[in-house]
Amino acid sequence: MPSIKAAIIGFGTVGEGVYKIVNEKRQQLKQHTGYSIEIASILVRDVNTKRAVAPSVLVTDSIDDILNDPEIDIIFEAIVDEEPAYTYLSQAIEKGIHIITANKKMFAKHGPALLKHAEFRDVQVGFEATTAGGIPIIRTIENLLAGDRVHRVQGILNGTSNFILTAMRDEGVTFEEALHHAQKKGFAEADPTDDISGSDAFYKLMVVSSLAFDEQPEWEEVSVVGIDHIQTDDVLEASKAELRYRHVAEIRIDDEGKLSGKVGPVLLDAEHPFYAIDGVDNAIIVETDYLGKLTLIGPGAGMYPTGSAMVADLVHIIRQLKPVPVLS
Ligand SMILES: NC(=O)C1=CN([C@@H]2O[C@H](COP(=O)(O)OP(=O)(O)OC[C@H]3O[C@@H](n4cnc5c(N)ncnc54)[C@H](OP(=O)(O)O)[C@@H]3O)[C@@H](O)[C@H]2O)C=CC1
Ligand SMILES: N[C@@H](CC=O)C(=O)O
Repeated sequence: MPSIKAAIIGFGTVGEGVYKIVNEKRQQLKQHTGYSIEIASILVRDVNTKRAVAPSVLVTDSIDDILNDPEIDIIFEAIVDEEPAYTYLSQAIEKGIHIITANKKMFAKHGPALLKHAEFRDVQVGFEATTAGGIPIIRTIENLLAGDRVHRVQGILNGTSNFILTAMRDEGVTFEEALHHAQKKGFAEADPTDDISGSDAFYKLMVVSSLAFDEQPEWEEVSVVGIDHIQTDDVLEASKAELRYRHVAEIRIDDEGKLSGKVGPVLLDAEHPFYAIDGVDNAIIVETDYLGKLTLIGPGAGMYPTGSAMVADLVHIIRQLKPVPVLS
């Protein structure tokens, strides 16, 4: 049976999720792809930390160990920040290695360049996990664009913010307590500033914008507000009035082709589809010319939902590698 050798860059919440799913679902992946998948190496910052990986897996702090291994076919990238992620992935593409990333901060800015580079080098790029955790929003929009036109996307795109707002309302905990809980569960980033300031949802919105509209608005023109000023009393007060705070990101294109976006907390009543979205769940409404409104709901962060989105990308990429029978 043919095999695929993969490396994981980053072994935190997401990288470990990918490793576990690939190992737990080894047989199923074989059956579905026709390939045996092996995680050959893992890149981390600190090689002395004890990791639950098989002894055959190389755990290294040198990207060269991965990029110079001619047998690596695919890299899963799950580190933080733009750099060195962008440089590592550019180098991987240059070497003909397929890439799968969860790093929205990097991909919002450098995704278009990586995709162009990958097309030129004839390699595949998976970025489902950059946006809305386990919800297959990227593949859904890609599929819709084949015969339709997207004109608006609205979503709860940050799991940590939704988790905090829900915990303040349901449990009466403070903002800080709720954030601490989200960090312990692996939903929040190691530095949660982007989560609570709205930047994380903004990066995801820009990934969606590039995909749905083939461009992004000027970043400075998008108003970005977080939930860091909202206190438990505000949430409870709203709840008494049968309203709920939701952190919503929105991008739309007008009839002249002008894009506009905004990110921030809003108060919604029970009529709104986002009213009932609680905890770490995300929800996205995609509006198109022919389909109308499509709403997707699911876990927006965490080890297994995000890992599953990356493994779905892996399966998709492997299927692209298979020769397609030519019909005469
Ligand atoms: N957590 C989630 O639910 C989601 C996260 N994401 C994105 O996925 C990425 C990873 O997130 P997450 O797993 O939560 O992050 P973590 O902070 O849990 O883990 C980060 C991992 O990356 C390694 N790392 C960081 N910088 C470097 C570097 N320069 N070189 C080598 N290794 C490095 C760390 O190594 P070490 O262990 O040695 O410190 C660690 O293993 C981020 O871009 C995040 O935005 C996307 C969707 C959901
Ligand atoms: N910190 C992010 C993780 C997923 O992208 C979030 O809370 O949504």
